[in-house]
Amino acid sequence: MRTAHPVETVRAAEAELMALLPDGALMRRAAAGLAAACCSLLGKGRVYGSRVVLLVGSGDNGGDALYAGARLARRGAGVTAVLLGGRAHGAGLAALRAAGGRVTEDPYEALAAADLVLDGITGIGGRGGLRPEAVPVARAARGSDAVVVAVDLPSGVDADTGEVDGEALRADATVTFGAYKPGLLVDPAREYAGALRLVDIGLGPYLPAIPGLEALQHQDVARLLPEPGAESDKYRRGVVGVYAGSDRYRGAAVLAVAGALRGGAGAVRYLGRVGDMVVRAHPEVLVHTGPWDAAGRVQAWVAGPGIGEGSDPETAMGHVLAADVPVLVDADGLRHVTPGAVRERSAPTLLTPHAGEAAALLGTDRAAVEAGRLAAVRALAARYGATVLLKGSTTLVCGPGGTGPVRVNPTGTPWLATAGSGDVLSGLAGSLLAAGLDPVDAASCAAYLHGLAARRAAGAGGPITASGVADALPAAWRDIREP
Ligand SMILES: NC(=O)C1=CN([C@@H]2O[C@H](COP(=O)(O)OP(=O)(O)OC[C@H]3O[C@@H](n4cnc5c(N)ncnc54)[C@H](O)[C@@H]3O)[C@@H](O)[C@H]2O)[C@@H](O)CC1
Ligand SMILES: [K+]
Repeated sequence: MRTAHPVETVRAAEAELMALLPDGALMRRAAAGLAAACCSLLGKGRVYGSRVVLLVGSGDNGGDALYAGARLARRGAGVTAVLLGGRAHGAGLAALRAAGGRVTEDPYEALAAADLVLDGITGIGGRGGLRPEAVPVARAARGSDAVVVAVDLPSGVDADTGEVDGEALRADATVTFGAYKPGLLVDPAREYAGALRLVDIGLGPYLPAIPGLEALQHQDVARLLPEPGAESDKYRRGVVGVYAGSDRYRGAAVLAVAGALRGGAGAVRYLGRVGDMVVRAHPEVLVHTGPWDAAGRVQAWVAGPGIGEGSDPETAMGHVLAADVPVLVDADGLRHVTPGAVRERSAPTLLTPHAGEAAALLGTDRAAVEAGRLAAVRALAARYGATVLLKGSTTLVCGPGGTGPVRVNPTGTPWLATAGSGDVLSGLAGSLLAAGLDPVDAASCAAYLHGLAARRAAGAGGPITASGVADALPAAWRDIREP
């Protein structure tokens, strides 16, 4: 599991550790790791003679850049510092000068010839976007041919929320110290960070067991996915009920069922208006056409994709929400849930909105949700007392209440922004719920598998369809099981 901790927690851990170490030891550890990462980015044998530019702000983030610059200068790099704050870390500047580095008044000349730029303008102490005087220099760095390496965080992004309020410096790689910060894993800031590297400065024992953010990795998902045993039959493996589709949106039902069939439940029961079409596409589905109370037992419901509006869907959603089993509500179904109705349920509820649907549930606009995804997923989970999966470029999952760690999905791909892919995801997550996973695990494993399947379907990169994603799910599942 990859974890991230908020700034306050990182600072507290640093303070505990720093009290046990000689002055400056932590910064030297950070700078050593940073310089080593720069050497590997420049390539073997290419440090000597390379041209490195340091963008140095007024705090310790600039200090890290200066000390790392000193190390690179000692290995034969030509290192030039651009001082952007009113002051610079004194000991770091002295170390750079002693190693043969220099300070320039002409950042543009230095940047035009740079092979590598170290962005040490702001780290966890930064507030808001880049200040106006730093903006043209940051743009020149980005516009140069140099590799841009962010020190701890890309300057201008919010470490805790992933928000970018104004301009930030987009990096090719970010070398972060002690712990990942939430903003490095959540969009929009994540996009500015490039490839991530974590330098261990010994903070581990001083960080709390429960992080602010966590990202599953292959082995975590492999451990959580259901595995049929010798004694399993379809009922023990779980039956998932799917209520989806309408005369207008028939494909949503087919796609949600396609996801559900590949999620590990033993059987899929379909209720809705387009049973004929569903059974033609998926003959293995149990289609129910009678009244709701005769639908038979299910271990979880997926409700909402393509059901449309009106009194029929409203009544049906009432039946679903009254069931004493976990319920996943997606898409049109989300129009029929109220915080009160969800909170009254006896079994868990999982809501899976995209940003637009989340905005409608929160009474805000889509742009506000996109800009503050972490805050939005927590607010929804708190308001509804439900687990919430917020779809998007980085899909987030938050458990009921909104206070626990948020799971961030690391496997997404922009190709997934295609019609119907959300229906496949909801079927898949519902199937995992029916198989017995708790809602946070079901949602985050589904997002993980779905992202992997999309990457597989896209191959070297190319348009994919929602059906293609569903078809690639068994292979993604195997990739996780047999890495
Ligand atoms: N605390 C520690 O033990 C360690 C800290 N380290 C480094 O120290 C950093 C934190 O240092 P600081 O707390 O000094 O904070 P930063 O260096 O991140 O930034 C604070 C400084 O930047 C200025 N500033 C704030 N917002 C700005 C903006 N938008 N544009 C321009 N300037 C802005 C502030 O006036 C302040 O002088 C970490 O990110 C990391 O790089 C590492 O050396 C590891 C050890
Ligand atoms: K930085």
